[in-house]
Amino acid sequence: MYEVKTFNAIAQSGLDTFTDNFEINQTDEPDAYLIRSVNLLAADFPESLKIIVRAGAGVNNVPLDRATEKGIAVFNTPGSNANAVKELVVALMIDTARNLFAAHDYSNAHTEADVSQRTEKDKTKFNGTELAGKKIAVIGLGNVGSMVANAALNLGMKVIGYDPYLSANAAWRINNKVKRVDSIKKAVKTADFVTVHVPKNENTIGLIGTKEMTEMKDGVVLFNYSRVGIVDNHAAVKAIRNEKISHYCTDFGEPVIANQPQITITPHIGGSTLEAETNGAIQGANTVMDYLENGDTTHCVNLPNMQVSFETAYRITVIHQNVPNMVGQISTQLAHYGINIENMANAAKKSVAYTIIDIDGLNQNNESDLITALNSIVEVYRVRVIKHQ
Ligand SMILES: NC(=O)C1=CN([C@@H]2O[C@H](COP(=O)(O)OP(=O)(O)OC[C@H]3O[C@@H](n4cnc5c(N)ncnc54)[C@H](O)[C@@H]3O)[C@@H](O)[C@H]2O)C=CC1
Ligand SMILES: O=C(O)CCC(=O)C(=O)O
Repeated sequence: MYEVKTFNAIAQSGLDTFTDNFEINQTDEPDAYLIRSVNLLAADFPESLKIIVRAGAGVNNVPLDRATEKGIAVFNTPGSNANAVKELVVALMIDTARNLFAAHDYSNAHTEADVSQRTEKDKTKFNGTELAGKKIAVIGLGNVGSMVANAALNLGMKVIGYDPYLSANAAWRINNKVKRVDSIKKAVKTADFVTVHVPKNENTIGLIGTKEMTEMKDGVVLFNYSRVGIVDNHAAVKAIRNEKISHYCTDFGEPVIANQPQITITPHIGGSTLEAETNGAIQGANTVMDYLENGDTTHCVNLPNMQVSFETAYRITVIHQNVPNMVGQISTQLAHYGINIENMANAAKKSVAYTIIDIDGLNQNNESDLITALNSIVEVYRVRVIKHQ
């Protein structure tokens, strides 16, 4: 039996996906965390914890290096909420172009009789523009950005994309009418709308600051549906005062941007749809099960991604440093315990590596000694023995 601890609201359909081999929120010694936005950066992790799955995209709330050193695999559920974010960005583009928020406030601020009388006179205050023919710059063309780019094309917009790290898979998803450029400056300089869809990390904090805003067209509408800090909010407030930015929409509130008519703050609801929460929870539950029962690391963000068919009686998985002679040291220990290797796979990602060893026989009396011996190799972070279900 494996134990799963959940944080935040995880859709019931995801919890229902777990088989009888998994218990939810029953102990203080969980094998898995299934989370959304909970901040784990300063959290202590129990020794029992082997996997953290973020139902969603961003993993900036998880201390990846510390998790790796504790032998904890961290995953996300890529794409599970991308359509939800896309639809919100499209909705807000239309809202800003057609002054919908101001129009709604106007109607609510008057009595019904008043509104009927004044409507025809006052409506010119809310004249808008259309999206067709306008230009949008999409910074980051992954799951969300590619969907925003394609949707904008379908609305008749011109789309410029910037993503220097675009994966080949992601590139296939992008309509070939999206014009790709090699700098933020080229992307934003003639755009009416600029939207940012990148992960938050040391390279993307302040990605859109005073310099980038200066390069934008006067009157641009800016979106940050990625994370707080990727757009510099202080710079955005100044750019609004200077009439560089006409409207700024973001999913992440901060005191500096509170209560300003040209700023729309949504309370981190980009991924908050029934469909997205269901997708993320189901994908997350399957990820927990695949890792705990098979050692599968597809979509793992801190370990190399490996998917090896599990056909033997046992599988040993080892998370370790990516240094010479690790496979040699591991094989030596297995030989010492008389274990014959049926299949072995090893891959590395930067400084960490993952080794999967499939074996047919394991003397149960030796199992804990073997784990202790493998764990005593100083470069090893975590050893697991998985019995084929
Ligand atoms: N507001 C919300 O509720 C949500 C927010 N997000 C945020 O949006 C981010 C993106 O989500 P996805 O598209 O699903 O992730 P993704 O991983 O599919 O795509 C991110 C893209 O950003 C690109 N990128 C990385 N650094 C870049 C840089 N310096 N300049 C330009 N491109 C860069 C990558 O190459 C990748 O193609 C997430 O990391 C998360 O922080 C995602 C979903 C919901
Ligand atoms: O769980 C949520 O609603 C947040 C979604 C999000 O920010 C993400 O997937 O990165």
